[in-house]
Amino acid sequence: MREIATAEPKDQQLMVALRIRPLNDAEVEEGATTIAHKVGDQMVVLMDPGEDPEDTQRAHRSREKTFIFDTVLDQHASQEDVYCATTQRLVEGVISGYNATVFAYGPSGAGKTYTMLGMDAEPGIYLQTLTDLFQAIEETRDNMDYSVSMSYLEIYNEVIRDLLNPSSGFLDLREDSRGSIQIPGITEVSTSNAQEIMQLLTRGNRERTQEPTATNQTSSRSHAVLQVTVRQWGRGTELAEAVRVGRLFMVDLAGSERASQTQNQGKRMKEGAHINRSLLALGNCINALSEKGGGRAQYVNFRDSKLTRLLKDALGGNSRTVMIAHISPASTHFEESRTTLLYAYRAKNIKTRVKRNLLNVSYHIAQYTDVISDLRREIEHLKSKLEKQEKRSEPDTQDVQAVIPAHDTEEESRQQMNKIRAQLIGAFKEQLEMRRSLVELENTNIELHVDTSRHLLTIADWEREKTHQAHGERPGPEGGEELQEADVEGECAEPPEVALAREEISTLLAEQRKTAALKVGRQAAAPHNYFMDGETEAQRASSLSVTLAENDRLALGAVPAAAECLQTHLQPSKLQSKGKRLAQRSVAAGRGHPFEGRRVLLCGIVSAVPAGMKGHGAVASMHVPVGHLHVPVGARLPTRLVSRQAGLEQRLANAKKKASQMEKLLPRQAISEGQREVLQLLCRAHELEVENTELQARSLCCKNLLRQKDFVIQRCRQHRLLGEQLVREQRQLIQDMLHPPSSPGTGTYVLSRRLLLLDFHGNGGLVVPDALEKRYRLYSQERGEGTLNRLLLLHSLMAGALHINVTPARGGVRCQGRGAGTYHTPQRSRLKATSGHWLQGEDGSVLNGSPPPPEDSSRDQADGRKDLPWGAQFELPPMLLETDRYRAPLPVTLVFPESGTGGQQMDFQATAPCDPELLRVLICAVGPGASVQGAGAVSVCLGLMLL
Ligand SMILES: Nc1ncnc2c1ncn2[C@@H]1O[C@H](COP(=O)(O)OP(=O)(O)OP(=O)(O)O)[C@@H](O)[C@H]1O
Repeated sequence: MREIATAEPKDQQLMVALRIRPLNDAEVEEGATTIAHKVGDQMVVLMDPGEDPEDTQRAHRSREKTFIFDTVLDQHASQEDVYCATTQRLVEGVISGYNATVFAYGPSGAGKTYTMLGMDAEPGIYLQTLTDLFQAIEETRDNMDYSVSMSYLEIYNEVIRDLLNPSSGFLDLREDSRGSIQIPGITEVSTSNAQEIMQLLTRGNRERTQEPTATNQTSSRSHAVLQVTVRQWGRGTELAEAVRVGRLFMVDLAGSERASQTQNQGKRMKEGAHINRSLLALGNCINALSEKGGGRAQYVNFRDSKLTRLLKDALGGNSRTVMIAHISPASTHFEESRTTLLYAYRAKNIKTRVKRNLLNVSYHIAQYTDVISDLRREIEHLKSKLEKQEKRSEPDTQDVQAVIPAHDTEEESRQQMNKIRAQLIGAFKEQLEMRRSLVELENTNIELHVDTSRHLLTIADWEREKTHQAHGERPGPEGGEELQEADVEGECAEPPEVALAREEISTLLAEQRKTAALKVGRQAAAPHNYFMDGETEAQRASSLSVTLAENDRLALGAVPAAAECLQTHLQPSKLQSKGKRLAQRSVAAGRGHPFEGRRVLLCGIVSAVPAGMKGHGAVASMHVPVGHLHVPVGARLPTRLVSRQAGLEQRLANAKKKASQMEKLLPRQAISEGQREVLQLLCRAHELEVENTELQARSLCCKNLLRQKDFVIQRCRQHRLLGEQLVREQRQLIQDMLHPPSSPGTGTYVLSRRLLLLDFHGNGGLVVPDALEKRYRLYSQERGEGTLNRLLLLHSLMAGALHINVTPARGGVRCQGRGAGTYHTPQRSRLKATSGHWLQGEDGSVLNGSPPPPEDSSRDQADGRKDLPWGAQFELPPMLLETDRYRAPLPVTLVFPESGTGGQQMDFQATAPCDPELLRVLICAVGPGASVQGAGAVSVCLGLMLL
């Protein structure tokens, strides 16, 4: 339908209300005090429970905060008060053809569902709004006609479900040509009064995913969205008149939560991760939109989650929007309340642009006329068909004898048909269920990869922002994504999204730790790992001590579990008590070390006394690798899920086999040709449905891949910006150093690969500004930790899942198919991929992980250089000509101090700019200890910096 607008769009400020619920019994029991106080109609003061009022010295560090909102409602506010202060004003607009949204936000158990749905005796916003809406409709019924329809959905684990028809499976979100979001296939029910809608809502709510958690016995684990559409047109109108379409969204969000606080595990934890992710995306959109409102251009990424895509209009488009933030007043919930208030406070800056939705009624009526004539034709056709069938089935009284046996056969055949049909449908259903579970599992895995990328990005962003803040600098225009918490807080506190990202990463690592322990356990169960070849049973039993060794960067978090496995395994081999103690001691030593996410080699030192030498003190001992442990960042599919996946795949294959056998047997069944055809069509329909699921899965994968790509690009951009800034500042430093130009070449510059180092003697030394030093450290740290490489690898791994067939290769990667080969990062370190789950950098760090595949000596190191899969080129950039000042050749001496290069000297002439090829050679050849000396040294360093 064509939309026409009669009025100019108007800017509207998003209204933010705060509701503080009463303290509940559990909070009173645990001795919580009230720390959130309403002051006047618009202000709330949140006291810091950890603060000591006597401690005057720390008064300036108080975290007590005051916030102002459009309205603040405390425990004394009734449901009606809340409705009148927030949503009532939206009703009139909806009837006049404007969109409106009201959404409840806040931590788990803070009272969102209570506000939106309420109780029978104290109905919430849903019922009060609908009652008012229908009343307003009634009041204008004399002149106007209305139609009201509703839909009700939930977003659970990033999947949309129709709460009015839950069996319809997962629904998709689509954007139409006008950019508005549609959900094809969702049930839209026409209603005529509020009570009817409430009945439907109650029915829908029973389908909503609700589970008890540590913080709320009836916690809603999904975001619920009720959409009411009101169409209104004048009675007996001229054809040219317009229809007004107002849409009202009422959203009850799932509660934001901290994994550590809720003590959720397994399914709850996964739900929590999804909930947090979509709320984080919402928070990011709120941040970006509030910046926009404040005049700074910001990109708003609505595509990050289904929730933000659905709320796109409500937040940044055509909608009058009310956000009701919820908090508990309890001192025990200080952190969540603080975070919620900060978000809500930011949301106040958001502006939307509302315009009335009008449909051209002539088109509207023409369309319905078409539909009506189509329906009429269909009815005629069905009627004639029915008549024909009735004629055929009239009993022929003269031929009763013949009809009865025929009837019997028909009945039997019908029963037979029903039986086969039921069997087939059962088999198909089973297949589909398994396929869906598999898709969900794969999706979970990919989403976890995406999560990791995003968290790394958020943390890196913050680290960079911190260096700016620490030096009182404002980020440049290129660093526009900086967070503004300091504006609100007046301090350089870590913003909630960073804390959340850290928490998620640590949850992720905790899960990996468990997975890793399991893997070690499995490997340790192979007894031959522990003994020397050729040992006899007697030798094994005679003397055996085991200790655990680990390399420097060991993921020590996993050692205790590994040692336990070792001990358990060695028990039957009469492990000496001394050995046990040793193992226990090394386990204890391992505790508390940081979990690094590296490849770990666990060794057992096996000492055995050969039988013949017993008593002569000769002891043979050797290091035996006990197991490899890979604890990667980014691969989080726990072992149990991997085995579940394998199980599901096996069951799916069996179910497919069963269904195809049934299909083959069809021609032999005692059923009619027509029935056979129907069954074959049923099989075909099923095949198509499975194909459809596969396609959906693939499209989901592609979407996730795109999201991942966005993160990778952002991260690379971020890293590049930091590098550029460093180069700028270093160049400035050198230029300052070169003026006056009376002292060129008097110093020695130690080269550390591509960046300039700081050892400059003569002329009183070079003072490197603190900020530059810190930024350089951050830059090197990012390179050293390989976070960027990890992101690139995660992405290539995901791309690999779609396009590349990756096979194991000796000592590194060998990829086949599209994008195969050895990848090169900007730092020119080669990245290698082995099996589908294991990638290793040249430094030996494992970036992703299952255990390494067995080494295959028939394959050599991968060679052919390829670009990264998405086509990014990481060639060194061309040399930039900065200055012509040193056009005259200047002598340069390159000194290699390492013994490997014989302490050699290499003399050459440097011109400005230096020969790029020469510099490339330098970069590759010069180790950290090498130095460049002579009058041309500055020019060389400058050239290196410019690279
Ligand atoms: N203003 C209020 N007055 C009285 N009781 C309230 C109020 N707000 C919430 N409650 C009670 O607190 C409990 C938790 O509320 P509710 O389920 O609405 O929280 P929620 O924010 O929706 O939580 P979740 O996000 O976990 O679903 C419920 O038992 C509810 O009845």
